[in-house]
Amino acid sequence: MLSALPHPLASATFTAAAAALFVWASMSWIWRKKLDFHGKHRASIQHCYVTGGSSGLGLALSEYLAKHGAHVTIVARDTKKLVEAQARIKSYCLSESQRIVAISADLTSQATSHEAYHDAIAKQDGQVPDNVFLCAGHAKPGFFVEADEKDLRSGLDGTYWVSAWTAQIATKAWIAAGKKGGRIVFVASLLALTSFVGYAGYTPGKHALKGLADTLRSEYLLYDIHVHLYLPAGILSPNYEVENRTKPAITSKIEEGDTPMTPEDCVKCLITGKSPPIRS
Ligand SMILES: NC(=O)C1=CN([C@@H]2O[C@H](COP(=O)(O)OP(=O)(O)OC[C@H]3O[C@@H](n4cnc5c(N)ncnc54)[C@H](OP(=O)(O)O)[C@@H]3O)[C@@H](O)[C@H]2O)C=CC1
Ligand SMILES: CCCCCCCCCCCCCCCC(=O)[C@@H](N)CO
Repeated sequence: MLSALPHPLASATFTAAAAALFVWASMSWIWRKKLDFHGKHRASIQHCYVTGGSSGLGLALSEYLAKHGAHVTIVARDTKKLVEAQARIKSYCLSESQRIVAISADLTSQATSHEAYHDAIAKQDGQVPDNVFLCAGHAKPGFFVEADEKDLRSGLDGTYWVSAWTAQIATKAWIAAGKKGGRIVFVASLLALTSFVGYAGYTPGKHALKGLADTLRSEYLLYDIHVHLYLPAGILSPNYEVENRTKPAITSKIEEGDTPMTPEDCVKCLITGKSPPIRS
């Protein structure tokens, strides 16, 4: 009657498939969880740390947070853009008591990310961030065979390390402060799930970000830290205009299937966890 027994491989495969389905189902629910800014999570008492807050998605998000009464810190490299963004974000504040801080830093290294984060805490009257939004990112589409070492290294730095260091530093600060309930929102891209011609310098780092977010979803149960991952398609940001100038024609052709969204509409999706309506 040996043949009636389940084949060990079939059984292992079934268990693995069931486990994978369970993990996938729970994750897709988790990723879609609304970022609650009410009740005990009232934005008005929160410090939101937004990397890439001087432009595009990060700027629109910072404006949204200011409108909801949060203290906001934005971090990016270009000081001129930071100053302009800071003024815009301030114009959306509900009250004079809201602190809008701008910090110039290149977040691709651990040391500069650490300095920026702790500078933010000092400038926000010692208030450790409650939410960390990792919007900073960089894309320079092109063909893999034509990319030089600098392009590929800055591709990975500008998509993976630009967020990974801050995630680690924020976590250490929460643990040191004994703070629970902190939130990290990684901004990846649809290209964290798939890819196509033209994105060899960009996609590997976005896939890595998804891998990190999935890992931290599990690891951070230890600390009661919430991890979210946002996967937008095209965003009508300043960078979108810039990358389109050098985008291979074949890449643009494939992207004709996508209707890019305004940064403001993307913020609604990021906050509510809802996908945009399907447009034909
Ligand atoms: N636009 C799109 O179509 C899509 C974008 N995304 C992702 O969404 C996020 C926002 O993109 P988008 O709004 O288009 O981008 P923008 O180029 O408009 O803004 C990017 C922001 O990140 C900052 N930044 C970039 N590199 C660094 C760095 N090394 N250190 C610190 N700050 C940095 C920029 O400022 P500065 O240059 O002064 O440092 C700027 O504030 C990115 O992660 C991007 O990959 C995902 C899907 C589609
Ligand atoms: C073999 C698989 C083919 C899949 C085709 C899908 C249809 C095209 C949708 C493309 C949308 C753009 C994604 C975000 C781009 C991005 O993250 C950068 N532009 C960042 O700046």
